[in-house]
Amino acid sequence: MTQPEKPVATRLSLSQRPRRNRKSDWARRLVRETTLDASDLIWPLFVIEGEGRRDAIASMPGVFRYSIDQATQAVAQAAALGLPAVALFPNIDPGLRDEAARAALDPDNLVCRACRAIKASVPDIGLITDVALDPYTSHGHDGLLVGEEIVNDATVAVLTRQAVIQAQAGADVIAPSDMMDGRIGAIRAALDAEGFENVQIMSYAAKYASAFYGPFRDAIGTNKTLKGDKRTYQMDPANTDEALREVALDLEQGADMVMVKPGMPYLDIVRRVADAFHAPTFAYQVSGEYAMLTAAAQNGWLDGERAMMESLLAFKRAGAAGVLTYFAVQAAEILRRE
Ligand SMILES: NCC(=O)CCC(=O)O
Ligand SMILES: [Mg+2]
Repeated sequence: MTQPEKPVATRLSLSQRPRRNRKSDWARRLVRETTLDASDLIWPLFVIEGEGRRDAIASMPGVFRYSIDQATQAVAQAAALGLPAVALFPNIDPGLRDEAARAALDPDNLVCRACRAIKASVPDIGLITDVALDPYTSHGHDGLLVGEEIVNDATVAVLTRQAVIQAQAGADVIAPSDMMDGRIGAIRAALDAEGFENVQIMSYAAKYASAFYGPFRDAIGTNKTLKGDKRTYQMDPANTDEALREVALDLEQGADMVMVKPGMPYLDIVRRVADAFHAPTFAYQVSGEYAMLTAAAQNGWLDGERAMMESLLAFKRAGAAGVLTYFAVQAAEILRRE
C-alpha cells in the first residue's frame, strides 16, 4: 500500500478570521451578544390540597405538586435564588370539577389560598396566576362547553370574575391562558373597576394547539378527563402571521406582557413578535420540552445541564424578555454557581 501524501499547508490570506474572537473564554465573553440571568426566569409550580405533600409527577421527573405549606417554602427558596416571579397552577380535587367550573370562582379555592399564603410569607416575589377553566371543568376544556362548542362570550364572563377573585387573593399578574377572543379587554376593565389598576396582565397571546402539553395535563389531572382537543381556540401550529394579529389585539386591549407558547418549536414566532411590537415578550418552555430534555439526560444521551442552559439562552437570543420554565430553580442554582 502506498503512503497517503501529507497535505501541504499554505497560510491563507484572510483579513477576517472569526475564530480570533473565540480563542479564549475571556474573548468569547467580551463579544457575547446575549446573556441569561435568574431575572429572566419564571418558575411555574403546581399546587395541590393537603399538608406536607411534594408529589412527584411521573412524566416530569424532578417536578412536584406541592401542598400550600410546601409551595410556600419552595417559593421562598426561589426568591432567595433571585427568581423574579412564580406562576401557580392548581390540581383541583376531581370532585370539585363541574361543567360550569364553579370552583374557579370560589374565593377560597386552592389557588386563592395559595396566593394568600405565599404573599404573606414571601412578599417580594411576583405572583402570577393562571386564568382559564381547564383545572376546574369536568371536561378539561379552558372554556364552557355547550353541546360541541366552547362558547366564547359566556366563558369570558367567567374568566373575568376569576381574574378579579385572584387579584383579591393577592395575585400580582393575571395570566389568561384560555385563548378566548376579547378576554384581555374584559379582564382589564373588570380589574380597573375593582381598584386593581396596578395588577398586570401577561397574556398567553399566541398559544398553539400543541402536542407538547401532555405532561402538564398529567400534572393538573386533565389528561384523562379532556374530551376532544383544543383546536377551536388554541392556534394552528401552521400559522405565523396569525400570531402577530393575536398579539396586536391583546396589546390593544391592555396586555402588559405577551407570551408565545410552546417555546423551542416556536422560536420563530418569538422573534417575529419581539421585532414587530417591542413589547415585553415571554416564551413558555412547556412540559413536553422539559420532559424531552430530562428524559434524554436521564438516559445519558444529552448533557442535561448544558442542554438546559443552551435552550434557555436560545429564548433570549430569539428576543424573549424571559422564559417560563420548569428548569427555573435548577438554572438559577447554576447561574449562582458561575
Ligand atoms: N396554561 C399553562 C399550560 O397549559 C402549560 C402547558 C405545559 O407546560 O405543557
Ligand atoms: Mg386572542
